[in-house]
Amino acid sequence: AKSTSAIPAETSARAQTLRAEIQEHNYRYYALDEPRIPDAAYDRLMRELQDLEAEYPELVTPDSPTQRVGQTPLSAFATVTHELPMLSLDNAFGEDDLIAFDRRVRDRLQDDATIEYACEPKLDGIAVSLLYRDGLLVRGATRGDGTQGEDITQNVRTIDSIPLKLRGSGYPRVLEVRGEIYMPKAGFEALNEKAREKGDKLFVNPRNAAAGSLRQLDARITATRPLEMCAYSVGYVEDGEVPAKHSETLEAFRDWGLKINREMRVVQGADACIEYYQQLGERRAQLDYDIDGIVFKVNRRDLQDELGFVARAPRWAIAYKFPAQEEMTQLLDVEFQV
Ligand SMILES: CC(C)(C)c1nc(N2CCN(c3ncccn3)CC2)c2cc(C(N)=O)c(N)nc2n1
Repeated sequence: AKSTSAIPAETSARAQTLRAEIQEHNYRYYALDEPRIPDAAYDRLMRELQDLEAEYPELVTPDSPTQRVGQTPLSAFATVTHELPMLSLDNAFGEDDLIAFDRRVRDRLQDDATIEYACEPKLDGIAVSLLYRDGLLVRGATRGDGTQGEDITQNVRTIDSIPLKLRGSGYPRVLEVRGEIYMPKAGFEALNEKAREKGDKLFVNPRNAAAGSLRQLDARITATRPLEMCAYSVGYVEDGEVPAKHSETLEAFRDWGLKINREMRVVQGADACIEYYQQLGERRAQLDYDIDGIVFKVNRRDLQDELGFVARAPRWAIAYKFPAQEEMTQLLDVEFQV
């Protein structure tokens, strides 16, 4: 192969500019939900970079947007041991459980002051861990049993809303981002329409479709599936800081190019949590993705640390699920599908 010195300086500079421009467009499109250029212009940038890298393979970098789809299927997934266990969530089954949760939090903190909560829709997908070293995505893993999961790095790299390189600066040298990979409703319908036409098996719901897409040993199949990821928590951190509040950490994630859910709100006290639950419950059918409830989290991380967790379920967070009417409908759909 030609030595790197054989690459004209302006070619190497052009490739670097293209990578930065494409990353910025991804940030606007996925993290800010506001694309700035039409798809055709975006595709032209990608094609120019692909042509440059085809002519000068030494130009390829691991974070290049052309390096998203692994060409070699795996024979099996390796096992990953999470640096910090991925916790589970207690459930609330009614407003009283939410009031009781808030009461327990305040009693345990021995402080009757109103607690600030972060409220997030509980996306109905697959929990994953993304590990970034010096801003580069080096590992993706499923939650698994909370202690160990499967290494699905090749598959998560195919998901456009997951940055291969964090944007900007100020992020810790080692940063673990936890989030939920899900399939939006429209993508799920389109996937099942294609499956019907090809006489393939149908997926029962978007969560199963996302799980099946992540379980592919051949990342080229995963790359064809309409998957997205929303970050929902920080995990292991080394050499750096994340903000003192959970909501501010999610905003930092957005600045670093990660997608967070736009419905996330910060509220004061249990009654405001119930209002949030009710208003989102009314809009559930209109959301672009399936949710099975709301996750309420004590927003200050120093209070989270003080509250800790019991048997891996944090004392500082609770999931409040909606009635399961949706699942039953889907089950009936499949059973009476002709
Ligand atoms: C950081 C904590 C532990 C509070 C936390 N844990 C979550 N989960 C744990 C249980 N999980 C789980 N998964 C499979 C089996 C058992 N538990 C699935 C993720 C969260 C899931 C979502 C979501 N889905 O949108 C979310 N917005 N925030 C979360 N926050």
